[in-house]
Amino acid sequence: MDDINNMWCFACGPQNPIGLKLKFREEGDTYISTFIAGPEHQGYDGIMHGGLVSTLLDEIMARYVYAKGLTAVTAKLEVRYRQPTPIGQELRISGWITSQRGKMYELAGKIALPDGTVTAEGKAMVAIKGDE
Ligand SMILES: CCCCCCCC(=O)SCCNC(=O)CCNC(=O)[C@H](O)C(C)(C)COP(=O)(O)OP(=O)(O)OC[C@H]1O[C@@H](n2cnc3c(N)ncnc32)[C@H](O)[C@@H]1OP(=O)(O)O
Repeated sequence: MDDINNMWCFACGPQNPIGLKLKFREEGDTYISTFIAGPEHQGYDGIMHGGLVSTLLDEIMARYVYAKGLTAVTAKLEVRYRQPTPIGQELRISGWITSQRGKMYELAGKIALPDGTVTAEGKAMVAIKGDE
């Protein structure tokens, strides 16, 4: 899982022409990204497709562990869709580590609208591959 191949990650790869091209920053112990969904990302009219909402949450959580220099894969993902996630508004995606035991990290994440409304929440178990 080297960085050259990861340039094609659907969520974060800058070379993937149909990818989401997410960028990230750390604020304290929280990993942050933003995204504005377009019509190509919708399911029902005006509403982001739920599978892509879960992709945002999956990415923010798993990639936070990856960003620490570890080869991280999502072992389990749970999403609570609280409200429809609209297209055309800036989404703030955040993730943070809630616990770690051995090779397994547990994280939580959420997606919020500019007014602070949380549209989706996630929980993930992220496993470290190999001997890292
Ligand atoms: C560029 C950066 C991009 C980063 C973002 C990418 C995010 C992703 O989408 S990653 C892709 C999706 N995920 C995957 O493909 C992962 C596929 N699965 C795997 O590789 C493996 O199953 C893996 C690594 C998670 C676990 O395998 P392995 O280390 O052999 O552990 P395994 O023997 O199955 O389990 C050991 C113990 O860990 C725990 N465990 C493992 N998986 C889980 C799980 N899903 N839920 C709960 N517990 C688990 C259990 O305690 C388990 O013991 P038991 O089987 O007795 O219950």
